[in-house]
Amino acid sequence: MADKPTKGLADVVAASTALSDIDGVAGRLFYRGYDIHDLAGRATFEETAHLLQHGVLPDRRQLAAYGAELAAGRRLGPLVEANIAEIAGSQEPMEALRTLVSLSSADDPDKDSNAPDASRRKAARLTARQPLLVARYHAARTGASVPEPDPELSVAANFLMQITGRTPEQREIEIFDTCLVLHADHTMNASTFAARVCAATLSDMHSAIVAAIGTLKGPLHGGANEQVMRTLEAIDPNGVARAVREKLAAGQKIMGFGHRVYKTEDPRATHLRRMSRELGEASGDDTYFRMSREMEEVVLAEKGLYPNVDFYAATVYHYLGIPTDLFTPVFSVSRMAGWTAHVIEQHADNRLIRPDSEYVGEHDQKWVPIDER
Ligand SMILES: CC(=O)SCCNC(=O)CCNC(=O)[C@H](O)C(C)(C)COP(=O)(O)OP(=O)(O)OC[C@H]1O[C@@H](n2cnc3c(N)ncnc32)[C@H](O)[C@@H]1OP(=O)(O)O
Ligand SMILES: O=C([O-])CC(=O)C(=O)O
Repeated sequence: MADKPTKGLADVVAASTALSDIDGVAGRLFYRGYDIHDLAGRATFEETAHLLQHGVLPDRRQLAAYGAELAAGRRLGPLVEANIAEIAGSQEPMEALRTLVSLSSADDPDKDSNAPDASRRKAARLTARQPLLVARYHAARTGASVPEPDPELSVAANFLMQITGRTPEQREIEIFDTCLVLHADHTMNASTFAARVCAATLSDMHSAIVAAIGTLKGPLHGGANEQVMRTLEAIDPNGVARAVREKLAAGQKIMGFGHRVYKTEDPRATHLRRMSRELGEASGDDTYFRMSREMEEVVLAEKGLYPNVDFYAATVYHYLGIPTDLFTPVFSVSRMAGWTAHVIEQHADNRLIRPDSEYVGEHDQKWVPIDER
C-alpha cells in the first residue's frame, strides 16, 4: 500500500544535484556554490553556462574556447531551415520551439551518444542555437530579414541585435546578459524535473530538452512572464490596486507572484526590479514599472506573496523591445544552460525516475460485455 502523496511533490527531494541550491527562507540562490548576487552583473551568460555545463568558472583560455564553440553552433540545420517558415506561420512561439528543437537533433553528429563529451558538445550547440531559433522564428513570421550572428558578439548582444533589428546599446546588452544569468538554473523546477525524468530513461539530450520546453511553456512556470505583461497592459494605470483586489476577490492568481520554494523575496527579483526601474526611467515612460511596484505592494499586503523571477523580467524585456509573446522563449534561451547541465548530471549517476502513486479509483469491478453496458 503506497503512502499518501504529497500534492505537487512539495518538499519532496527528487534528485541530488551539484548545480544549484536555494535557501527559500533566507531568499538565497547559488550556482555551483556561487551566490547569485556575486554572479549577477559580473559573470557573463557564457561564463555562467560554462560553470553549469563544465563545472568551473572558465579562465580566459577556456572562455575563448567555449565562445568559439558557441559561435560555431550558431547555425540552423537543413531540416530546421526547410521547415521554419511553415512552423512560424502555424505555431505559437513555445510550440514552435518545441518542434524546432526536436527537428534540430536530426543533424546533430552526437545525437546517438549520451557520453559526457558528446553531451557537453550537444549542450553547447543547443545553448548556441536556442537564441537563433527564437530570432529566426520571429523573422519568419514577420517577414523581416535577420542579421547574421556576429561571432565576435556575445549571446546577449547577438540576440538583442537580431530581435530588435538595431545595434543595442552597451547598457542594454549588460542588462539582458544579467537576465540570462539570473534565469540559467533553479534546482528542481518543473521543466528541469521533466528533463531529468526523460534523461533518466537513458533517452537523449534533445528529447529531454523538448520535454523541458513543453513544461516551461505553462503559465504556472515560465509562461508567467508573458502573462505578467498582458496583465499590466489590461489594467488602467490609475486603477492598479482596485484591479488587483478584484482579481484576488474573484479567486484569480496574480501572475508573477508566489513561489514553491521562496518564502521571501526571490533574490533574482531584486536585480530584475532594479533593472526594470533603470530601463523604465531611461525610456522616458516608466508607467509599467510604477504599476508593477504598486501591484507588488498590494499583493504583499493582501496575500503576503512576493514577486518571483517572472514578474520584473516582463517589464525588463518589454523595455528592451522584445515582443511580449517571446518572453517565455527568452527564458528558454537562458534555461538551456541549466537544463543541459542537468541532463549531463543525470546521465552521470543515473537511476530510472519512477515514483509511486496512490490509487483512488474503484475496486472489484465486474466485467460487463459491451452490449450489456
Ligand atoms: C519561473 C517560475 O516558474 S516562477 C513561478 C511562475 N508562476 C507564476 O507566477 C504563477 C502564479 N503563481 C502561482 O501559481 C503559484 O504561486 C506557484 C505555481 C508559483 C507556486 O505554487 P504552489 O507552491 O503550488 O502554491 P499554490 O498554488 O498551492 O498556492 C498556495 C496558496 O497561495 C495562493 N497563491 C499562490 N500564488 C498566488 C498568486 N500568484 N496570486 C494569488 N494567490 C496565489 C493560492 O491561491 C493558494 O491559496 P489557498 O491556500 O487559499 O488555496
Ligand atoms: O523553481 C521553480 O519552481 C520555478 C522557478 O523559479 C524557476 O524555474 O526559475
